[in-house]
Amino acid sequence: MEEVNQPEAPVINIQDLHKSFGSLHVLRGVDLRVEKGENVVVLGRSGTGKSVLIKIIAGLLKQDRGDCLVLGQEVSTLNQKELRDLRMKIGFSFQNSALYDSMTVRENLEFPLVRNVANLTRAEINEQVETVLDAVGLLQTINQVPSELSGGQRKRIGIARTLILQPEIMLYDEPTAGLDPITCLEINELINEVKEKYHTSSIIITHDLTCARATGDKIAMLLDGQFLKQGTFEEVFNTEEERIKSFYDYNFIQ
Ligand SMILES: Nc1ncnc2c1ncn2[C@@H]1O[C@H](COP(=O)(O)OP(=O)(O)OP(=O)(O)O)[C@@H](O)[C@H]1O
Repeated sequence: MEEVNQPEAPVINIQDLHKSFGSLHVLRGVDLRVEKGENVVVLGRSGTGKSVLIKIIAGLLKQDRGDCLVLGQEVSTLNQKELRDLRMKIGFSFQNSALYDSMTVRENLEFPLVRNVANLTRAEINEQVETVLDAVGLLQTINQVPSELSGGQRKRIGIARTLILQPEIMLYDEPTAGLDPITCLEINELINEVKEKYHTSSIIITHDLTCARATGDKIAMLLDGQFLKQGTFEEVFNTEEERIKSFYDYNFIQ
């Protein structure tokens, strides 16, 4: 029989998504596809609904209308157990990496493993902690506590802590916020390395156009509750659309 190459289903497939809070219509028909192994950057001004979108993807909020399929499942219809299982496949990298200050880097990384994966031996835990720390280039910090690390290092450890559960999807919320320009470039590189090494599909929320250009296979520009334009960085910004031009002009790019 002739073999037919089926196109792979998108990892995230959002169609005509709407969400209001009272009279505030935040998401007004959002469409977004994230393909396997793709980094999608969501750009948009403050308050445009980027976090609301991420929360719907993670099942923390429910849409009023439209579809939000993650790994083939409509998130809004999942029960608590199904949601927990789905969230195990999603790594969240939030703005404040929220490491435990009283724990060493090793203990911070062991924590999600011990809590979520049953019957690991001490040797397996050590191996997984060391592998993921090596992947973010910080094996030497294993016995340090977060207060001894720089902001960029803490961000990397936060990403390592997420990677240790081997997520299929990574959600990065403002990964370069509050970091100096050189450290931002290092975090951009790390996001790309994570994609290569862990074969993750990612959504990266940012205002940082340097980050968007460096990490985004696809850029989606959220304006007035909809994605005004999606495409490569050049496709999105090579435009006469005033709202996109002014976003570009007001955001510093290196
Ligand atoms: N649970 C909620 N209840 C009521 N309003 C909400 C809720 N969550 C978000 N909003 C409103 O929705 C709008 C979009 O918020 P959101 O946090 O998604 O913005 P954002 O694009 O992530 O902004 P920023 O870049 O500043 O983080 C805001 O006006 C916010 O006040």
